[in-house]
Amino acid sequence: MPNVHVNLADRSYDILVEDGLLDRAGELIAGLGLKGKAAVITDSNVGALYADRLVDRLSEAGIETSVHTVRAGEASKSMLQTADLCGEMNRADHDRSSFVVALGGGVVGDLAGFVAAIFYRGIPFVQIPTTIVSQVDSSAGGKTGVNASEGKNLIGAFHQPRLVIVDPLTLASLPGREYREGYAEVIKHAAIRDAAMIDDLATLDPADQHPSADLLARNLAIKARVVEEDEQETSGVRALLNFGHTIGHGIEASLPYGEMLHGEAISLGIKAALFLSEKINQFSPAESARILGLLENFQLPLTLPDSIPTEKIMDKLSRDKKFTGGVIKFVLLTGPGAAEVSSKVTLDDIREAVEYLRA
Ligand SMILES: O=C(O)C(=O)C[C@@H](O)[C@H](O)[C@H](O)COP(=O)(O)O
Repeated sequence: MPNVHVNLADRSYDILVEDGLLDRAGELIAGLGLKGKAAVITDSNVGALYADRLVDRLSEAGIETSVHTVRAGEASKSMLQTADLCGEMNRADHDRSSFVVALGGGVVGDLAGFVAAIFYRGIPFVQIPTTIVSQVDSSAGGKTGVNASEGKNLIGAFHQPRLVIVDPLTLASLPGREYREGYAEVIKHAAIRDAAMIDDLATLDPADQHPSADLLARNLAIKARVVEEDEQETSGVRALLNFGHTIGHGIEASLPYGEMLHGEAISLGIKAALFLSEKINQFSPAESARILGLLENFQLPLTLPDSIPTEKIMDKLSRDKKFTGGVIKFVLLTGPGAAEVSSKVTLDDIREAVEYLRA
């Protein structure tokens, strides 16, 4: 099976990718040698489909569980929900030997990982991602956290999972819109690190909800190598993974959470970042067109709704973590499959790029 190893000294772990792995989750998790009870955190959609199966597999492997279900959607990625889950876990008699299993997409993974990071000052966790966004991106790398009304992911902790179990078969049950949104992150990886993947993605049928394990693993390997180089985003290398996310997060946070899906906002953010890459780095318009063609093929939005005022987006994105002392670290492309973190992008440039999205 494709196995991506994330090498982070005593925080190293495997990412296993193979059809049918959900049914092997019990033995795989038991193999970690964790002794306590598992708190399975899931959402109302994914839990209804897979929680019983997972609990059965864990129980067959001798692992006792409690299941904690949050409402599906981005609004659950909150401090309130975090506190509720910690209370539920305490009442379910979890102790310091317990661990968390995140069963769901990016919202569940980020939220459950954050709960694991802070419950009793930190317990282990395992990721079982069930969406494209989480299977190629958010389940790996240890960024956990929740949103604030001021912006996306403003509260969180770095907490690496002990294991990531990716079963591509779980993608078949996703609504088409939620399947396709994930490709914004795949296209991001191709744009910043793997130009050859741009050609490969052009051959995919967006209606076929069964991507190859190799494609998922190729994305996870990009993520793993970046995280190994710069685990806590201190040198700037990890910030490259934020390509399309500065303006994307600003747009996402300007609407009630969940109204525009994360990948849809990132699609707009990528388009704006391509505009700025052309303007500031003379990035090739032909290369931009290839990337935009992919976003279009996956039916991702490329036009900003008039209902979102530019100044609201500017306000949200100016509160982004990537601003330090009023200077934004903005990711621009420098060539096919290559990117840099630039300090040359001004707020006026960003405003112009946001306006460009209305065309
Ligand atoms: O893992 C990272 O690092 C990323 O930037 C991946 C992003 O796709 C992801 O959305 C991430 O959560 C955004 O990070 P943030 O630091 O801007 O919250």
